[in-house]
Amino acid sequence: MRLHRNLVFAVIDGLHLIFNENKYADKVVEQLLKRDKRWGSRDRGFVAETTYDIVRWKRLYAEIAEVKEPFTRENLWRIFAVWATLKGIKLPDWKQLEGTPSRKIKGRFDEFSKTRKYRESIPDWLDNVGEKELGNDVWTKELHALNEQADVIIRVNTLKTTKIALQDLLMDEGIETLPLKDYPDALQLKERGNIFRTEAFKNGFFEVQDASSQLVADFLDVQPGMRVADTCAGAGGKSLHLASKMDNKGQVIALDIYGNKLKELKRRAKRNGAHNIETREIDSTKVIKKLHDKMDRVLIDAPCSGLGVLRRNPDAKWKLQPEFIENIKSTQQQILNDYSKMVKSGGKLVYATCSILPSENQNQVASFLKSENGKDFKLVKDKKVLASESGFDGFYMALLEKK
Ligand SMILES: C[S@@+](CC[C@H](N)C(=O)[O-])C[C@H]1O[C@@H](n2cnc3c(N)ncnc32)[C@H](O)[C@@H]1O
Repeated sequence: MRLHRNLVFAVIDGLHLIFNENKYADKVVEQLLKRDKRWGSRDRGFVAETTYDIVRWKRLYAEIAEVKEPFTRENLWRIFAVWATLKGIKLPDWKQLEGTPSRKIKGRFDEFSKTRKYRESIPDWLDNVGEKELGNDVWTKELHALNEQADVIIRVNTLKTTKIALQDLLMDEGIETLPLKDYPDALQLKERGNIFRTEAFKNGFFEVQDASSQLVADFLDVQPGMRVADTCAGAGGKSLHLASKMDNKGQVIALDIYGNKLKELKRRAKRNGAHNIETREIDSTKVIKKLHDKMDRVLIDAPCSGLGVLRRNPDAKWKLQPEFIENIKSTQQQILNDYSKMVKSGGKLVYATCSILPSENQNQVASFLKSENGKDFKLVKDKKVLASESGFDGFYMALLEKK
């Protein structure tokens, strides 16, 4: 591989924004890719993947490069030189890369790779939390899997097309896909590409949604004609899936505390041809009270640490704080307590997170079941999805039934 100066400069600029200015990696990469219209898919791929790679391995590379935060530009170049050396890329004779100690870099890599927190690049406190909650063996495997690049998975919008028809359509646009056994609406892209530019996407024939996340709507066991509340709907990945499972019949009430996310949901619903979704911003407790004992199904796709989706959000490792995890656990318990009241007798509730920590998952459900409101519910089943076992995002989902 030959390094191109303007692409590497873009990566360095991006790393500065992510590491030193605390900007979100996905937003930074999105902006970087708009920098030069002449960049082809390979150039864009280089900028995006190199930036994500270096974010993912920040701790390891910084140790090898012997640099500390906040990183000067010179330090960012040293980190980049570590990345390129370990990838086996021949370094060009640019002044920023002069004197790169290739042999020393490889030696230090071998040395640091013996210790998990360096090898897998994770802050000490988070490494301790993971080991304490999952045990040494599971955490070691999981952490390794969460550092791999995620495949791109899409969900077929069955309101508008079928899996086979979509595969043909995408093939016509040069995109090859594979079906995934056990995930009825999922297709995996054989190669990464900008699928948002395809006509199939613009026409609402699919959404990008990880395979594990696609299990949640199935878990809720919805039927056409039901009244369903998606209480932490965000931009609606799961609301859209629910609407298509319900064949546009019945009602999906999509709730969130952020109105701007619900606006995006509405745009997506229109593109998807999902006509049975109504959005409601939770701006007072009345919004929830109005729905008490009214819903056949309630989904709580709770806010969480996001530790199950580190493959796609590697910067979360560096942005997460212990206090955030503690606070989010209280929010999860509060949400379970308040929103479960919407379920009518005989109705069902799914509590889901994209975390792999038992303290955000099965322990939360167990505490809820012991609480005053929780006494009306029984656990039907739950599913713990590990990235190391499934090959997809880490996830948790529990199905409860109201007596
Ligand atoms: C895991 S995300 C939801 C993802 C979304 N369901 C999807 O499939 O695309 C959690 C959502 O919960 C929302 N949230 C946070 N606190 C909340 C609360 N107290 N009540 C309702 N929603 C909340 C966040 O704004 C965020 O959109």
